[in-house]
Amino acid sequence: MDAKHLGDDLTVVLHTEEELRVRLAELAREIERDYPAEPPLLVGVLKGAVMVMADLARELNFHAQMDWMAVSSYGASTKSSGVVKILKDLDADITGRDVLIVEDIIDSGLTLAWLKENLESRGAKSVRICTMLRKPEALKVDVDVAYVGFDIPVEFVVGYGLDYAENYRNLRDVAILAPHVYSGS
Ligand SMILES: O=P(O)(O)OC[C@H]1O[C@H](OP(=O)(O)OP(=O)(O)O)[C@H](O)[C@@H]1O
Ligand SMILES: Nc1nc2[nH]cnc2c(=O)[nH]1
Repeated sequence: MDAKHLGDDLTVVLHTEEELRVRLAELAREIERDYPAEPPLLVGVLKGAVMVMADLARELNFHAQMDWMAVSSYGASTKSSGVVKILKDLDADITGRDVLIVEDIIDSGLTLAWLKENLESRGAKSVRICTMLRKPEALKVDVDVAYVGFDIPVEFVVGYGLDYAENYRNLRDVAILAPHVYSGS
């Protein structure tokens, strides 16, 4: 779906499909360089990371095994509750493995700080994070992020996997959601 189909639901397109594609290819080259011996297990965080995972995994020139977790701290709100719940756990045993968490966005950092620590505590050899978007001015905790697509302003964004109340995930670009869509929630 293109932004033009969404009428006045969006205010600004922050990153187009093409910009996302080009940046993801750059990140893939960095990741290939950083794992010369053994490819990491890619761990996608449902549901937002589906698009990043699909594009990154296909861009990488090595065997990319994928696994998925679902954690939630937002529910149907635009604010993090700060409480992270595992809704679906990994299928793989990650003991002794290099793990690369693949995410769509880091906002407060609460989800990823918690997840990184959780995966490290399972005995992974290493745990790194790759995120398409990050809001540096919204961070409430320090999160060490190895690969960042774009830093963005503190606005609620949708598209490229990011939703509001489960809508807009299939928008090709990343755009700022007009406040009238969520005001009152
Ligand atoms: O840095 P934080 O403030 O913790 O926010 C980041 C988290 O929020 C989003 O997930 P969400 O809970 O919206 O679930 P979803 O991926 O299913 O949309 C995103 O995918 C991250 O997991
Ligand atoms: N859709 C969406 N989900 C988020 N989760 C954390 N920040 C955001 C955001 O800006 N947009």
